[in-house]
Amino acid sequence: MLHAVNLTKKYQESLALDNLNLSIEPGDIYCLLGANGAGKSTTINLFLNFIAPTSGKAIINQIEVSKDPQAIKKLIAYIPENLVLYNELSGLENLEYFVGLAGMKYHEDEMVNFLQEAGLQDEAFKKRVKTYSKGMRQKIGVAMAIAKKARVLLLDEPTSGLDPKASNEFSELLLRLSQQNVATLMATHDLFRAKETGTDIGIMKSGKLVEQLSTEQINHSDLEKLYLNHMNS
Ligand SMILES: Nc1ncnc2c1ncn2[C@@H]1O[C@H](COP(=O)(O)OP(=O)(O)OP(=O)(O)O)[C@@H](O)[C@H]1O
Repeated sequence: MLHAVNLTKKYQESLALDNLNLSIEPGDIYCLLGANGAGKSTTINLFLNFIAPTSGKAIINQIEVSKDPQAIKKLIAYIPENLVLYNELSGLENLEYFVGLAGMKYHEDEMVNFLQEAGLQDEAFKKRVKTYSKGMRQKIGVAMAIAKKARVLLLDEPTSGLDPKASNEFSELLLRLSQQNVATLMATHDLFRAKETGTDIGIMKSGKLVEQLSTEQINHSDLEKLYLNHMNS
């Protein structure tokens, strides 16, 4: 569903992403780990077509993203670390607005269903988003993905700053979407969640993917050791 083929991004002197090759299939939750500046956001931004590759290809559903951005937009949902929402509007109104921007229209009861599926408490639907916690805001992002029927989820540190309960709820939502065959690529610093929720882990260092493994292959403490070995080498 998602393929990086020799994907490379250079900025003047610096190589932000160096010849990345990876494949993510429907139902996979692929977690990218790595220190600050390792190239995780660059990878996500290339799949989002926010930036253009210097060389190589980012491919989603067999379409090269830079060649047909409109087709790609329909397939993907993106949840960044801090979702941009209209604070004066309610969760329901934000969902209606952003789903409308994506060219879709639903009845209010359908949108209520999406918010419920995303785990937002009923009493919050009509409250202004400025009263929401970060976890509640992220659920609006998940509701958007559900409403869009996105087949690909691109997440850049979506659980950073969430408390463990909110982070756990977010993981459960990802697992549910994975069961519906959504392919997920997530940049994260949370090794614990990556092991718990991910199907696959890629460790990046200085723009290179230095390790790829299935989460079934490794326990928490060995993952931490492996990660630290790469960071210290
Ligand atoms: N617009 C830009 N201009 C110049 N260099 C950039 C630009 N964007 C990113 N870089 C560089 O590319 C490299 C990779 O950055 P990237 O943001 O992908 O890292 P990251 O793994 O997401 O880090 P973090 O965990 O801090 O989010 C870094 O060295 C960064 O300074």
